[in-house]
Amino acid sequence: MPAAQGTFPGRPARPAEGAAGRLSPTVNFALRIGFYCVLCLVCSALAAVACLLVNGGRTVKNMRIIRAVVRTFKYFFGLRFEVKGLENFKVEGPAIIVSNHQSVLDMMGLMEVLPDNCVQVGKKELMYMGSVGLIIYLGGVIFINRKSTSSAKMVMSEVAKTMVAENVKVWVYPEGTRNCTGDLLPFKKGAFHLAIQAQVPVIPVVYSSFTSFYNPKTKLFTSGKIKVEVLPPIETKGLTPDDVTDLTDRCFSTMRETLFRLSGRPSQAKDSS
Ligand SMILES: CCCCCCCC/C=C\CCCCCCCC(=O)SCCNC(=O)CCNC(=O)[C@H](O)C(C)(C)COP(=O)(O)OP(=O)(O)OC[C@H]1O[C@@H](n2cnc3c(N)ncnc32)[C@H](O)[C@@H]1OP(=O)(O)O
Ligand SMILES: CCCCCCCCCCCCCC(=O)OC[C@@H](O)COP(=O)(O)O
Repeated sequence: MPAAQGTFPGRPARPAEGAAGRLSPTVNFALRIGFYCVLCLVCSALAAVACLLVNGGRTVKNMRIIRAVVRTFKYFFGLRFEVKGLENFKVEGPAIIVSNHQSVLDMMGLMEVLPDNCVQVGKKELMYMGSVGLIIYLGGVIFINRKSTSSAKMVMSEVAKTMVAENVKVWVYPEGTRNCTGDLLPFKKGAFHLAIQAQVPVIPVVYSSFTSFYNPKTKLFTSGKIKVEVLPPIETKGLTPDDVTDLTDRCFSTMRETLFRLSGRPSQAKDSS
C-alpha cells in the first residue's frame, strides 16, 4: 500500500477511517464494487420492466434501453472514456466484434460504444445473477456453456446462421474470461470460426489497461481514463475453416499492439513478458 494513501497531509496514516475521512484501500474497494453491484441489480430490475413494457420480451432492441442506462454509470465512478474509430462499426450488415475483457467494469466500456443490433456472447452462469441475469436475457445475450466445447460450438454455429438472417452483430470476448494484467490471454477460436462460417468481417475493439486505476489484487479502484479504439474491419470473405488460426493470430497481434500503445506500455514489451 503506498504510504500516502488513506492519509491527510501532515498526519500519520491509519489502517481505516470513518466515512468522514479517507478510507483504507480495501474498504474503499469493497464499497465501490459493492455499490457497482447494487447499482447493476437495481437498474437491471427497473430496466427489465421498461424492456417488457416497450418491447414485450427477449429482443436485441432492449439493448438500446440497457445501453442508455449503463452509460450513466461512469459518472458515479469518475471514469472517462476517450473513444476513437467509431466509424469502423459502420459496415454494411452483420459482423463479429472482438474485444479485451478486464473486469466486471467492462460493461460500462461495452455500452459506451455498443452499436445498434448487437448482442454479446456470455457464460451461462450470468443468467443466475438475479435481475442482472434477467436483463442480460432480455437483451438477447447468447449464452454458452464454457465447460462443454461441443455444446458451445453448436450454439455458435446456430448464431452464424441467425446473425446473417437477422442482420445482427455479435460481440465476443475471445480471451474467454476476465484478465486484468495489462496484457491479453491467448485467444479462443470460437469468434473466428463464427466469422468465417458466417463470412462476416471481424471488428476488433481495444480498451486501454485498467491497471493504473483498477486492480482487485491490490484493492485499487479510483477514478480514471480509459482509451477505446475501434479498429478497421478485417474481411473474411472467401476464408475457409483452414484460415481460422491465421485470422485468430492476426487479430491477436493487432489487438495486443493496440493495447500496449493505448496503455503507454513500451512496444519492445511485445514479446510475452
Ligand atoms: C440496465 C442495467 C444493467 C446492468 C448490468 C449490465 C448488463 C449488461 C448487459 C449486457 C451485456 C452482457 C455482456 C456479457 C458479457 C459476458 C462476458 C463473458 O461471459 S466472457 C466468457 C464467455 N465467452 C466466451 O467464452 C467466448 C470466447 N470463447 C470461445 O469462443 C471458445 O472458443 C468456445 C467457448 C466456443 C470453446 O472454448 P474452448 O475452451 O473449447 O476453446 P477453443 O480452444 O477455442 O476450442 C477448442 C477447439 O474447438 C474448435 N472450435 C471452437 N469453436 C468452433 C466452432 N464454432 N466450430 C468448429 N470448431 C470450433 C477450436 O478451433 C479448437 O480446435 P483446435 O485447437 O483449433 O483444433
Ligand atoms: C447475485 C448477485 C450478483 C450481482 C452482481 C452484479 C454485477 C453486475 C456485473 C455485470 C455483468 C458482468 C459480466 C461479466 O463481466 O462477467 C464475467 C465473465 O465475463 C467472465 O467470467 P470469469 O472471469 O471467467 O469468471
